[in-house]
Amino acid sequence: MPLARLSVPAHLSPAQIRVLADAVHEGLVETCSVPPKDRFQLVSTYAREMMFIDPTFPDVARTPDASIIEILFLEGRTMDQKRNLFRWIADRAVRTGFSGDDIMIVLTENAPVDWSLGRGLAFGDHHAPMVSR
Ligand SMILES: O=C(O)C/C=C/C(=O)C(=O)O
Repeated sequence: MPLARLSVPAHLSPAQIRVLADAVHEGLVETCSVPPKDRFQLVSTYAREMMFIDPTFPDVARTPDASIIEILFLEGRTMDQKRNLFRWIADRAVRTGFSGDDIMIVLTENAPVDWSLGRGLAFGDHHAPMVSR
């Protein structure tokens, strides 16, 4: 946790996928106080014809590299932290060759009680609220 899912077109190279995944994790660490070792990411690659992504909505110009990043994390981040996270990931992706228009990010929040990291134990039973960080 957080759990990040990256849905990317299959033509991206492993190196391109790695820099995107690194950008997502570093962004969470830098802007949202996620512990550095707390990295859980799943990458799915899709054939181009399986990605139904509008090329221009709402006012962007997506290329075939367009990727979608979904992040599930704990509730409690501020609006500014979320804005900073979007900016961090997009800026880092652009510096490594992506177009900022190709980086779509969706955040979903849940509560500590919604996570079990193993052993059948609820993470929420021993977690301090994010708002205090
Ligand atoms: O507080 C921890 O040790 C783990 C933090 C998790 C998150 O920041 C998150 O999932 O959003």
